[in-house]
Amino acid sequence: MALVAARGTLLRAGVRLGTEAAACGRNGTRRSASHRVLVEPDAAAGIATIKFKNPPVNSLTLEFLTELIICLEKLENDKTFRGVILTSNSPGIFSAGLDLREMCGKNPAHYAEYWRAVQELWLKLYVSNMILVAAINGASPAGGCLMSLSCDYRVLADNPRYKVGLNETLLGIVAPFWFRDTLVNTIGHRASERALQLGLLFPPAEALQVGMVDQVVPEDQVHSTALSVITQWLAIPDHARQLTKSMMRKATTDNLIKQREADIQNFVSFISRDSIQKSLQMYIEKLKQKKS
Ligand SMILES: CC/C=C\C/C=C\CCCC/C=C/C(=O)SCCNC(=O)CCNC(=O)[C@H](O)C(C)(C)COP(=O)(O)OP(=O)(O)OC[C@H]1O[C@@H](n2cnc3c(N)ncnc32)[C@H](O)[C@@H]1OP(=O)(O)O
Repeated sequence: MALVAARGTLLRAGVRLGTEAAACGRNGTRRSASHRVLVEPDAAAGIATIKFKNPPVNSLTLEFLTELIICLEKLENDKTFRGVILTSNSPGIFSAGLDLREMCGKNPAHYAEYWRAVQELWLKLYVSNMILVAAINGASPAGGCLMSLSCDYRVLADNPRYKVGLNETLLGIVAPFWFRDTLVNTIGHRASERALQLGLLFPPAEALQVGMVDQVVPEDQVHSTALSVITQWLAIPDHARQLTKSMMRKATTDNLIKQREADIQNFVSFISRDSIQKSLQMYIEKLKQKKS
C-alpha cells in the first residue's frame, strides 16, 4: 500500500516508472533515469551503491524520498543484490535531513503524505534483508543521521565539518519515538537521552567514541572501507544474518507499524501548530543569514 502511495507521488511528480525502474538495473553500468538517486550496480559482487543526488543538500523532499523508497524496494526484490552502500553524490553533505520546506506552510494532507513517506523510508531501511552500509561523506544532521543509523554499519569521513546527530531540539521540534528508538538501539539510553535533549551534532572523533558511527577513516577511503566491510558481512550466510537482524530490530519497527496512523496524526497536529511553524521559519531564515 505504501509503495502504491509512493508511486502515486512519483507519477504526480512526473516521473515515469518505466524509466525510473531502469535506475536500478543490474548490468554494471550506471543508470540514472531516476533524477535524485544514482545507482551503481556491481552484479558480480552482489553490491549496489546508492548515491544521493538531490542538490543543494540532499534534503529529504517528498520526491527524493519516493525515489529512494522505490529504488530500495527494487533492490530488495532483486536477489542479485545482497548489499548496498548508501552515500552522497556530493561529498561535503551526506544529507541535511528532512526537507524543512516540506514541513512549512503546507496543508495537513501534504504533511500526512510527507510523514508517511518518511516512515516508509525508515521501515525499508531498518529491516532490510540486505546488508546496508552508510558511507558518510559529509554532514549528516537529523533525518540524514537517521538514515545512517538505520544501516548495519557506518563509516564516517574524518573531517571536522562532517557532524552527525539528531539535532531536532535545536529547531524547536521533537524527534519522534522511532527516531529515539533507533538511536537508543545504537548508542544506549543514557547517551541518547543527552544527545537528544541537547540536539548534539558530533564531529567524527566524538561520533566514534559515543558509537554513532563504527569507523572514522580519511575522506578518500570512505567508499573503499564501506566496500571491504560489506565484503566481510557478505561472507555470513544470508538466512542466518537476516533472521538475526530481524530478531534484533523487528520489535522496533513493529512498534511504529502498530501505531502508524496515530503517529501521522501526531506529526500533522504538531507540525501545524503556529509556534512550530514559526520556529521552523526562523530556522530557515537563520540558514539563509548564515550565508550573507
Ligand atoms: C510530539 C512529537 C510528534 C511527532 C513528531 C513531530 C515533529 C517532527 C519531527 C521531525 C523530525 C525532523 C527531522 C529533520 O531532519 S529536520 C531537518 C534538520 N536539518 C538540519 O538542521 C540541517 C540544516 N542545514 C544545515 O545545517 C546546513 O545546511 C548543512 C546541511 C550543514 C549544509 O551547510 P552548507 O553547505 O553551508 O549549506 P547551506 O546551509 O548554505 O544550505 C544551502 C541551501 O540548502 C537549504 N537547506 C539546508 N538544509 C535544509 C533542509 N533540511 N531542508 C531544506 N532546505 C535546506 C538552505 O536553506 C540553503 O537554501 P538557500 O535557498 O538559502 O540556498
